[in-house]
Amino acid sequence: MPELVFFSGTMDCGKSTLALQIEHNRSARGLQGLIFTRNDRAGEGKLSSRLGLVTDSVEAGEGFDFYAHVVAHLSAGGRADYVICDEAQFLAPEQIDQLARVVDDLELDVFAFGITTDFRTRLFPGSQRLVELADRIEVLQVEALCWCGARATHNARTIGGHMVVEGEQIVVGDVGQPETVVGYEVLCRRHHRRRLTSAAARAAALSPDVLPVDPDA
Ligand SMILES: Nc1ncnc2c1ncn2[C@@H]1O[C@H](COP(=O)(O)OP(=O)(O)O)[C@@H](O)[C@H]1O
Ligand SMILES: Cc1cn([C@H]2C[C@H](O)[C@@H](COP(=O)(O)O)O2)c(=O)[nH]c1=O
Repeated sequence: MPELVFFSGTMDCGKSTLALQIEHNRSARGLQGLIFTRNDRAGEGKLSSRLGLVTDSVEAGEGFDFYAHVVAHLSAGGRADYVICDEAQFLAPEQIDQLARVVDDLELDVFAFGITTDFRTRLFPGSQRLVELADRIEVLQVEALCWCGARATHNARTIGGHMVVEGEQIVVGDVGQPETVVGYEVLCRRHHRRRLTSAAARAAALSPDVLPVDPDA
């Protein structure tokens, strides 16, 4: 039975790598997939992972109709055994409905990958619709970690190194780049709530206010 599967997690937890592995394993067995992304950091029409792997993909921009695209591809004599879609959080809810229709009416497996919540801890519309429609939701096994060692469950946005909780929902960017204007860092919920990024925690640890007081000094 074909399925709509949502592989979800924080940034930097290995979603794109898994997408590329699924593609590799299936194409190695002679199957042919259709690969889609939107706003990948590597640029338009690319699906890339931080491990350095990258493959070509179809850019599914605003207004792109997944169902019509797959039908047109098949009608033109093309083959499609499965569909992969990365950065699915950026899709509109109706595009997720189209992916569900690809599963139900065209009987193809659809593997969608994306972050669940934005930097404000709110669901992306595309992720919300995937949670509503997916046959299965898979949380990735390699857990991303907060600076404190706990499992990272949330995404923080930094501007000039400082965590922010207001702004545009979509700003393409990366983790591990605190010096850039807009960066991201994955945190556990406790530290996201306290707005405590690794840099803020380091600064607090160095601050004289929190150093233990020596009564004899
Ligand atoms: N230099 C490295 N050596 C080993 N693993 C790495 C390295 N850099 C990144 N990774 C792995 O890649 C993961 C990020 O993969 P990626 O597919 O780009 O994530 P996502 O798509 O979820 O943002 C990291 O969580 C880490 O496990
Ligand atoms: C939290 C958050 C992230 N984004 C962007 C930043 C990246 O370009 C992608 C996530 O990519 P990844 O492969 O999962 O690392 O999403 C955003 O636009 N808004 C946000 O709130």
